Amino acid sequence: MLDVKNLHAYYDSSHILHGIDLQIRQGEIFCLLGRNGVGKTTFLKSLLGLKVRTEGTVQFEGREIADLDTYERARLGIAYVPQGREIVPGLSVLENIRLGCFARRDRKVTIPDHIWSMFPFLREHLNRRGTNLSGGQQQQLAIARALASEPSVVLMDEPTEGIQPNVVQEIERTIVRLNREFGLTIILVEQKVQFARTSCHRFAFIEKGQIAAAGAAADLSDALLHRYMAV
Ligand SMILES: Nc1ncnc2c1ncn2[C@@H]1O[C@H](COP(=O)(O)OP(=O)(O)OP(=O)(O)O)[C@@H](O)[C@H]1O
Repeated sequence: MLDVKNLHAYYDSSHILHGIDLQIRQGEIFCLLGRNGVGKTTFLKSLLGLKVRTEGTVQFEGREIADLDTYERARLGIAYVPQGREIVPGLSVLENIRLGCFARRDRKVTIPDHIWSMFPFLREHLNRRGTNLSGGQQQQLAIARALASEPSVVLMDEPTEGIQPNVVQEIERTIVRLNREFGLTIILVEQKVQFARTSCHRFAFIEKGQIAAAGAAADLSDALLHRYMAV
C-alpha cells in the first residue's frame, strides 16, 4: 500500500531521516518504535507532506506522492491523528469532525454512520466545544475526524499519550477494532510496549533517523526493546 524508498527528511539544514526504506501492507497495524527524538513523528509528517522537506520516493497504492501537497495526499486516503490531538479551539465536536470530511475523495460532507457507532459519546455532545472534552474524549474526536475523510490508512502519533490510565485501554480497543473489524491500515507511533506487542502485525525501530530493526510482531523481543527503547 505504501512503499517508501531512500527517504531523507530535513527541517531547514537539520537532516533528520537518513534513507528510510519501508513497506506498509494493506490491512496491517504497523508500529513505529524508538526513543524520543529519533524521527518517528518526522517520518509520519514526511508521508503527509507536512512541514518537512524530503528526498526519496513515497508510493501510495502504486502512485508517487512525494511531490503532492498535504491536502492532495489526504484526498487520496491518508489521514492523520496528530500527537497532542490538535482539536481546533472554538469549534464544536460536530464542526471538528466535519473538518475531516473536507478531505473526502467524493467531497461529501456526510459523516459516515460507523463513526457514530464507534463513538456514541460524541454523538450525544455534538454542540460542545471540542476543547472542553476530557483528554480521552478529545482523542476519540481526533480519531473520528480522521475517519470522516473515509481514509484507507490512518497515521496515529502516540494516541494514548497524556490520557488517563482508565481510558487508555478504551482508546487501544478502538484502534484494534478499526483495524480488525473495518480493515483499516494503521501506522502507529507508540511508546507503550505492551500495546505495540498485542496490536501490531509488524514493527520497525527508528534510531538516529534510520531503521535499526524491523520484523513481525512475534520478533518484537525484549532484547530489541532494551536496545532501542531502553526499557
Ligand atoms: N519543526 C522542527 N524544526 C526543527 N527540528 C525539529 C522540528 N521538529 C522536530 N525536530 C527535531 O527532529 C528530531 C526528530 O524529532 P521527531 O519529533 O520526529 O522525533 P520522535 O521520534 O517523534 O520523538 P518524540 O517521541 O519525542 O515525539 C528531533 O531532534 C527534533 O528536535
